[in-house]
Amino acid sequence: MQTLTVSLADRSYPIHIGNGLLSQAELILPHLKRKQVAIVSNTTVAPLYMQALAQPLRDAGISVIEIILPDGEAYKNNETLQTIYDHLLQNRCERNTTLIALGGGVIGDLTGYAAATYLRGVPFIQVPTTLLSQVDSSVGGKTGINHPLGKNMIGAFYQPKLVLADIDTLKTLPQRELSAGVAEVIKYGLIRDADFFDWLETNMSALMALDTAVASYAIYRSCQNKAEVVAVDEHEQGERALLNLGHTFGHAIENAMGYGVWLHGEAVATGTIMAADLSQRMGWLNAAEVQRIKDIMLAAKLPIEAPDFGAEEYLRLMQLDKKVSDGRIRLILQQAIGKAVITADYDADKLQQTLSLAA
Ligand SMILES: NC(=O)c1ccc[n+]([C@@H]2O[C@H](COP(=O)([O-])OP(=O)(O)OC[C@H]3O[C@@H](n4cnc5c(N)ncnc54)[C@H](O)[C@@H]3O)[C@@H](O)[C@H]2O)c1
Ligand SMILES: O=C(O)C(=O)C[C@@H](O)[C@H](O)[C@H](O)COP(=O)(O)O
Ligand SMILES: [Zn+2]
Repeated sequence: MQTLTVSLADRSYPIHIGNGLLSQAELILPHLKRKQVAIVSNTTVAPLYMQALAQPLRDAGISVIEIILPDGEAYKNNETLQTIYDHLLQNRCERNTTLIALGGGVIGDLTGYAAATYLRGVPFIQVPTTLLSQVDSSVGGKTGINHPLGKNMIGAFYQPKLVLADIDTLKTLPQRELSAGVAEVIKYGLIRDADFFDWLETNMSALMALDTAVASYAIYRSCQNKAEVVAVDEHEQGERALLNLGHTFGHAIENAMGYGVWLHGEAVATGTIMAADLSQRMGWLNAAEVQRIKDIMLAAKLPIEAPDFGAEEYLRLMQLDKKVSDGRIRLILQQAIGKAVITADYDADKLQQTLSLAA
């Protein structure tokens, strides 16, 4: 097992990465304030992993409530959140009851937001079971739900007490979901870690085959990058916005297509290509660099062609991004592979060309 720390003063917490961690109750017990937990999962993940997590906790004398939600991005909403609150209230969960998110980013974001708001805040633990959630969503404390008008529009920054990433759970993950996770892995290379990008180019087929050493390293290095960014800018006042590479475009795609039609990682991959396209139009990336970005996405079996629903519709949806400031869309663009910036200083006509999917 390898351990990283997200350094946030008295809210610092460990990220444990390794094999067979799910059943190691001793990793969880020190973080519990009370002998009661509520594990939140979904109808896909619970049959696979609920008992592996819950039974050792029960054996250690912990009372475990199981909350099983419907599966899918379409359920990352207010109604599902109410279902979590209903279960917590019906089971008389208290301030010191710990919520445990067992699943991918949807379960993690929902559970984290429920934890941030139930009784004005209860502890929570992330047990991510997708590649995407192990490398990104379980770390850093962004929690929330979608609104019909925009992605993740309601939420809170609320840090977990612990992240437990059991690599073995990835063995049951469908390939499409694995690819979606790789999109966020590639992101770290593009925004701040050129050596990691080079390494990913070399090791992509091994990562896609879930070679243990390669997957462990990719998850560790991704979490290391994210932990460093979050430690210096927890509330996204500056550098943290770089983690949003491809997301202003990507969230527009997710919303326009209907939540869940495009996976988040797929939309991020295509959004990253759109950001690269605009960066090239701005003269910041050259054609060879853009080609490298396209090639690595293709090697990860990710889409790179944006859906064409018109530049005006893209712009309308992108106006609802959380980075919008004084009505101006701020974008994450590339100055090189390994160097991204947040900027409102792009040419509006060139953005229009990118959104029109012009050659
Ligand atoms: N909070 C953050 O910082 C952050 C970061 C990135 C993404 N997100 C959010 O995360 C969500 C995407 O997360 P995701 O890609 O994990 O999607 P997801 O949570 O929908 O999980 C993907 C699918 O895989 C299934 N699954 C999960 N673990 C499995 C396993 N081990 N074996 C088999 N099936 C499994 C799920 O039930 C689901 O059907 C989006 O809502 C996105 O906005 C949040
Ligand atoms: O942790 C962050 O910061 C991120 O931006 C990570 C993203 O991968 C993630 O999709 C996040 O939920 C997007 O944040 P949002 O603020 O644009 O909703
Ligand atoms: Zn993301």
